[in-house]
Amino acid sequence: MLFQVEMDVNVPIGFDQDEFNRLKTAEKKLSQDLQEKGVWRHIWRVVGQYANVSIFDVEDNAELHDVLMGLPLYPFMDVRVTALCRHPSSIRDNDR
Ligand SMILES: O=C(O)CC1=CCC(=O)O1
Repeated sequence: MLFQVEMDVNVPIGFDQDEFNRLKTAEKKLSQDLQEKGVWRHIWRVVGQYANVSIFDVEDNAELHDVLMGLPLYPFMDVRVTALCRHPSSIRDNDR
């Protein structure tokens, strides 16, 4: 199942910078592991914002929920999820 996930990151003023950098490093590692596995299909930066638009490919809603809850930066995120399905005009076989 494919989902578009929009993530806005909001760092509280005064939050410890070293701790935040540690969380960002962990987030990058997990994101890249999930990209290698094909779970996190795409990630784009939203220009001018500390935000991304991503595409996830997971078995079901519960898997997406667990992935998002497990993100190191999740406590700092506003997350919006949109379910996607194959467009009848798509030429990509792996869009489903
Ligand atoms: O910087 C972001 O948009 C948050 C994030 C998601 C994966 C990652 O490495 O950073």
